[in-house]
Amino acid sequence: MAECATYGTVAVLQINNPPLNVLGHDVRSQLMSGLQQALQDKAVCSIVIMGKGQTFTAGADVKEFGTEKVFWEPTLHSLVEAVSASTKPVVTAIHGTTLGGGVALALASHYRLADSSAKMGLPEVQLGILPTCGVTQRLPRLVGLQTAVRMVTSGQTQSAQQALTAGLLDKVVTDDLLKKAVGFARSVDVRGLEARRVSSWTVPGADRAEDVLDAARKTLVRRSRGAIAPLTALQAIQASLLPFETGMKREAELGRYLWTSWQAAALRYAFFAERTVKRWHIPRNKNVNYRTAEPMDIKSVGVLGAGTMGVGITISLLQAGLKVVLTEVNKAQLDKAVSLIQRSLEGKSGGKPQPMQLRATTDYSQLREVDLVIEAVFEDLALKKKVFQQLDAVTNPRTILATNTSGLDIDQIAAATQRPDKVIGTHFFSPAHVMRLLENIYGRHTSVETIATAMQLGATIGKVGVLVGNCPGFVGNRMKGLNFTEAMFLLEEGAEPQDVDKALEEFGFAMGPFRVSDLAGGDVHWRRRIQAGLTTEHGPPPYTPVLYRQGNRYSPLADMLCMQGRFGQKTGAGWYRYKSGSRTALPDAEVHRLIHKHRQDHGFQRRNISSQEIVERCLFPLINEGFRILEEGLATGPQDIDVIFLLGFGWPRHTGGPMYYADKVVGLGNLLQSLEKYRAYHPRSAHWVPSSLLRKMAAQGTSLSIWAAGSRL
Ligand SMILES: CCCCCCCCCCCCCC(=O)CC(=O)SCCNC(=O)CCNC(=O)[C@H](O)C(C)(C)COP(=O)(O)OP(=O)(O)OC[C@H]1O[C@@H](n2cnc3c(N)ncnc32)[C@H](O)[C@@H]1OP(=O)(O)O
Ligand SMILES: NC(=O)C1=CN([C@@H]2O[C@H](COP(=O)(O)OP(=O)(O)OC[C@H]3O[C@@H](n4cnc5c(N)ncnc54)[C@H](O)[C@@H]3O)[C@@H](O)[C@H]2O)C=CC1
Repeated sequence: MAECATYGTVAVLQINNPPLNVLGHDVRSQLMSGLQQALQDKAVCSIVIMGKGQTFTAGADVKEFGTEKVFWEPTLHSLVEAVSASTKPVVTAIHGTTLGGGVALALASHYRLADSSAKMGLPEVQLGILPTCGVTQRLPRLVGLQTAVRMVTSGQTQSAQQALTAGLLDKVVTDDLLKKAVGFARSVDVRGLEARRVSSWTVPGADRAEDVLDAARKTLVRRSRGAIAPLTALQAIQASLLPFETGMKREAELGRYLWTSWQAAALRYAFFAERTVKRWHIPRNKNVNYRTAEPMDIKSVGVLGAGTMGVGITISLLQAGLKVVLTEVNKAQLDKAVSLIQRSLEGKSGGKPQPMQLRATTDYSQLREVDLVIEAVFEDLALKKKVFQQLDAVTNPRTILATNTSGLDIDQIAAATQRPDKVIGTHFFSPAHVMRLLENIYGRHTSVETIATAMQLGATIGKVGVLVGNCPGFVGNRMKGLNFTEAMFLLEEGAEPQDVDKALEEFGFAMGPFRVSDLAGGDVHWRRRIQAGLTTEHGPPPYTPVLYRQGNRYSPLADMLCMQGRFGQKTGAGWYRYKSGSRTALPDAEVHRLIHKHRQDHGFQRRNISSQEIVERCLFPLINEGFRILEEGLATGPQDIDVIFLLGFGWPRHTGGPMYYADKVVGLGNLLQSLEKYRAYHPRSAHWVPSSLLRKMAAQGTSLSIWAAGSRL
């Protein structure tokens, strides 16, 4: 856990708690007793604290956070204060990714040394808590307010060189950290100790503090969108302008406030959910799971279709060092794609991809030897089936064939091949080289090896793979579609597009549904509705009621905009209008007139709709659908759905995701009551009928977390 050794007059305390040396209770106890021994040992003049293995320490043990263990003495706070109060100089020697409590220990030490592998960061606000243990008070004294604000409120890491420049480190060494740290510790002098205590320093540039804090506050109010931790952290940093002891008291008060907040619990859940989804199984056959599967080794990938998604997918693969054969029917499109890919990679790595890593071709036969193909041609089932037949003929029989369809039937696509066991959906999210989600969809015949390979591929390219079953729209799009449907009903009943967007942006989404639609292009979903027979290019299909299609209430408003060529940003007008070259959404009188006329034509009585109703009506049907998905065994557990929404749809992380939000914030009983209430008002929308799983859980007074604990392997 923590090992103590002496090198002449230097005591070395080494954390040894693989893989990440987190500071659980055992480690803290051993570090504390090592420190006390070193202080008592007359032969010891100085002390080094460092870590064994891949990092100094990734900080506090987050698994302790929901338990009493975090308060067991020595707490992290007591340990940090003991280091700060040490009567012998303490040198922290840092390597690898050093986070949270690791930085707190370093700040309390008298000297900070690192090797070039070191990265230092304060991810606490991402867990909804405050960097405590004096971090918010010592850091500004050491690096100034501006850098402290940036580090604490963003959670971003600093490289060793950046930390050295900022003043966070005293020295960066090239190799043999232990030897260099011991040498350094031998050279330091106990007489200078008082002056090395950061707590005795004042914050540099305190005269400009107000400007810095005001600017930071404005940015954070805009960016944090309802998350309370970043702004609370800013208040704690502001307290560093007070005497140290007063600032520490303020830090503790604010720390307590965040520690007990529901957002901290939600963010902690999100942290572990992203890791839990790796441990997948198929709900209807638990024997098919991450333990029973051996992934294939993937070194080369074919990408078919060099459009928006093909380009992003290729960039992700190349960045991970895989060989890519990019295949496209349209030569001009292929050339454009290659130049986009090169520009994107140049921007990141300062160099073009190696010619052998990217081969661009219009010839399918070049796909003969790749290990896996990802198809990203137009969303058209007939085309996809044809393409899979061709791929089946041209590729090696062991090659896995994956489709990036956003919702078509995997089984029908697989049936076009002689190898349905090797067919899987790998659904990337746009922009594919940025978004961290990979929704992997198994079909009826997909083998366990194919599933394991797709999940492994996600990890290789730095994405979080979530395994789901096959149904129209899969998990993400199936649930998300309901949000837009209800948003349009709200327009019919009295809201304006900007009211709906504002309410959901205040809830925490970066963009409301109408702004998202304008960004993505309204024509994409319009084409899907046409294909699904819900509408035609000229209006409702013959003999179809305007407000009722395929057994459900229907709003034609989006179709009406598309029929006018209003596809969103790309046509300068959609739900909003856009000045040439601008992405700023401006309310548009023409849209308001169109909605107003539609209301009059169909007898809607306009009423004021509260933000609360907007949020509930846009989100609750989607959550209800999540319960249906769990009931149908299409997701391994609620974490999988939450991760899909957190990483694929910009669901506000501080609420934990739709299923967590329903379970822990809204409450299942309240959710059920709301669904029943809206169902009474809107009987023609099937999405208000509560799922039987939700009914059952609400009746039993149980929670999704308990249900999930029982269902997970
Ligand atoms: C009522 C009174 C209230 C009083 C209030 C007083 C408050 C009490 C004070 C408590 C102390 C507070 C101080 C504090 O919180 C300071 C901190 O240190 S907070 C923690 C900061 N650290 C992090 O957030 C680290 C998060 N981890 C990561 O970002 C990545 O794991 C990392 C970049 C380090 C490595 O990434 P990678 O190599 O990709 O590995 P994995 O992410 O897959 O992780 C591997 C494995 O390890 C688990 N794990 C990672 N970090 C932690 C951690 N800090 N604690 C516990 N476990 C961790 C991770 O879950 C993986 O395990 P699996 O089993 O696979 O899930
Ligand atoms: N655009 C998005 O936001 C997302 C799209 N998807 C899905 O990804 C797939 C591709 O979508 P986009 O990239 O947006 O489409 P796109 O229209 O930008 O690109 C499709 C490309 O496929 C090429 N193509 C068509 N037939 C081909 C064939 N037989 N062989 C080789 N190339 C062929 C076209 O020339 C075009 O370049 C679709 O299934 C879509 O539903 C999935 C997630 C998000």
